[in-house]
Order: sequence, then structure tokens, then C-alpha cells
Amino acid sequence: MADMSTLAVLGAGSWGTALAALAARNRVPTKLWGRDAAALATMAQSRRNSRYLPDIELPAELDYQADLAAAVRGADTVLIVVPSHAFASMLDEIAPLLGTDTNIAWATKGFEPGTGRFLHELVAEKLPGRACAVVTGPSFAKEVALGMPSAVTVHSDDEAFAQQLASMLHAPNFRAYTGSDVLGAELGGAMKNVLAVATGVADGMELGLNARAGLITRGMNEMLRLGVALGARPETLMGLSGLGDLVLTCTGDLSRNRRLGLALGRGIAIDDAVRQIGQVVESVVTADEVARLAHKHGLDLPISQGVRAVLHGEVTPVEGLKALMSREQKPEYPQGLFGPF
Ligand SMILES: NC(=O)C1=CN([C@@H]2O[C@H](COP(=O)(O)OP(=O)(O)OC[C@H]3O[C@@H](n4cnc5c(N)ncnc54)[C@H](OP(=O)(O)O)[C@@H]3O)[C@@H](O)[C@H]2O)C=CC1
Ligand SMILES: O=C(CO)COP(=O)(O)O
Repeated sequence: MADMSTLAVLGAGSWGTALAALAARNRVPTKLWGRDAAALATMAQSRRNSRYLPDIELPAELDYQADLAAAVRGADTVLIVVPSHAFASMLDEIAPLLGTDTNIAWATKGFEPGTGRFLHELVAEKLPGRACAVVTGPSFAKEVALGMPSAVTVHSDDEAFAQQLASMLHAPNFRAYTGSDVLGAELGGAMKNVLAVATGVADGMELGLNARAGLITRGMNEMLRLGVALGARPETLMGLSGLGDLVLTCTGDLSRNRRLGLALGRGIAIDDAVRQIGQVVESVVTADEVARLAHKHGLDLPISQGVRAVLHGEVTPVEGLKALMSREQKPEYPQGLFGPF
């Protein structure tokens, strides 16, 4: 059971709404802010988020707040759940509004578009000196909102804050673990979105179950190699934020990134696919940033780089597959399971 810390959730899409509802049901005083005041007013009145989480009743305790200053005022913790492309500007907006003791958390998955900077780097730059945490793991918003069993992980350099935030969210059907590898947790959550496109493409092309399992496993290898090069702990990547979310997103049709891949594999144009999905599809920007980081660290990540090329229309899914399958034969782990790679 959570203590009486107060929470402000910023971003009233599917995940922000599900997390705010979870905390409110957990008796944490919770405000939910979204940029669309009219949509928030409708949510408050109907107790439903008809666009992003249709048919799910939201708890009566949840407080909707369209005024950003009022939403963050007095909050012990601000939990940011806007898409990665809006993350930096969200930090800039809240910087002058926060109390000195307010802690910062985020459940956004991705990097700063155009630079490959991690979200924790943006927080450290724009809101220095505060306790910070990332909430991540295999968690489709719809299933969490329906109260279906789920497990996530909360990573922070500040163990007390990780515990506090985890206990705000921990509930009979929602296990919130803790850890201290923020970079590793972020890397896993971001990269699985790119790898989900690869398995989606393969499934859209009806390449079979062997292909899917091969892509997940070799994708995991790419996540480990990039993660270790960047300083992530391998066990973080083998846990909920890495392997857990990779399996979920590569196999579950609730995933928007997987659905993008499915559409591309069936020959649908990317713009049409993204429009049909109608929600954020993080891989579209994250694939560039994974490729940027791989290049910076001299790594060859053929699946992730192939996804980037397909998303940019540089190769067709068929050409991308051919490139993967025609790579040279080699040992599965030339330098051991966890590197050095
Ligand atoms: N959905 C899920 O199952 C999970 C999602 N995540 C991550 O959570 C993050 C948010 O995704 P999710 O909630 O699913 O996305 P959705 O597509 O469901 O909703 C996006 C939300 O972000 C808002 N938004 C878009 N741009 C801005 C902006 N510039 N400033 C403020 N708000 C903005 C949208 O507002 P508007 O409606 O006005 O456009 C909408 O409320 C992503 O990084 C995603 O990867 C993580 C785990 C699970
Ligand atoms: O991150 C998610 C589940 O953990 C949601 O995945 P998608 O963004 O692909 O829908």
C-alpha cells in the first residue's frame, strides 16, 4: 500500500491514463494532466478516455487537471508519459513550475530525436539535482487499465525514491520491482520498439514462427551489445525492461510498433500504417537514434539498422530480409554471452 505521497501524471494518452488510474486506485492522490483541455473535461465527466482507452472505467478518485501549473503544484512526484518527441519540451515547460523537492519520473520510451541522448540525460540537464526514476517493462496500457496481471520495474540512482514510486504503483495485480540501472532500463525499453518492427515485418510477410524466434533472439543480442557498450548492466537487459518488454512487443498484437511492422510486411506504406494506428509509434524516431548510437560505438546491429532502412524506404522488407539472411556465417557468441563485444 502506498504512503500519502502525491503524484502528477503528465500525458493523458493510453499509458499516462492507465498509470494515473493505477495510482489513483491505489489511493495515491493523483492528478492527470493532458494538453487537450476539452478531452480532459470529457474524461472527468464520463470517467472514460474514449480516444486512447475506450471502454475502461476510470476511478472516481482520479483528478483531471488541464492547467499544468496546478497539476504539478504540491506534487511530490511528477511522472512524465508524453511521447519521446515531446519529452524535452515538457521538461522545459515544467522547469519553472516545480517545487524544489519534487521528484521526476518518466514512463516514456525512446531517446531525444536527432541526438540519441537518453531521457535521463535531458532530465539531468534541464532539472538538475532532483531524484529521478524511470518506470518501464512489459506493460500494455490496456491490460494494466483492465487490472490484468503485469510486472514492471522502476530504476533510480536514489533507492529510496525507486521504492517510494514503486509502492505508489504496486497493487494486487501490478508488481513494481526496483533497480538502479537507469540507462540499462531506458535502453531496453527504447530498443525493443525497433526490434518489434522487425518481427512484425517478418510476420506480415508470413515468414513463419522460426523467423520470429530467430529475430527476437538475435535482437536480444543486439540489445546486449549496444547496452554493454553504453554501460548498461546485462542483467537489466535480461530482465523486465529488456527481454521482458522485447518478448511482449515482438509477439503481442496490442503493440503499435509490431503493428507497424505487420503493415509494412504486408506492403502497406508507412504513412498509411502510422495513420491507421492513430497513436504514438516510437520506433519511427527511435530507429534513427539506435543507428546513431551504434555508429558512434562502432557496432554492427543488422536487425536494428535494417529496420531503420525499411522505415526510411531505403530497402524493401524483402531486400532487408535478404540482407540479413545472406550475412556471413559465424559463431553465435564470438566473445561470450555478455561480451566484451
Ligand atoms: N501505451 C502503452 O502500452 C505504453 C506506452 N509507453 C510509452 O509511453 C509514452 C506515451 O505513449 P502512449 O501514452 O502510449 O501514447 P498515446 O499515443 O496513447 O498518447 C499520446 C499522448 O501524448 C500526448 N502528446 C502528444 N504530443 C504531446 C506534446 N507535445 N505535449 C504533451 N502531450 C503530447 C497526446 O495528446 P493529444 O491526444 O492531444 O495528441 C496523447 O495524450 C511512449 O513513449 C510509449 O512508448 C510505455 C509503456 C506502455
Ligand atoms: O511499451 C509497450 C509495452 O510495454 C507498448 O508497446 P507499443 O508502443 O509498441 O504499443
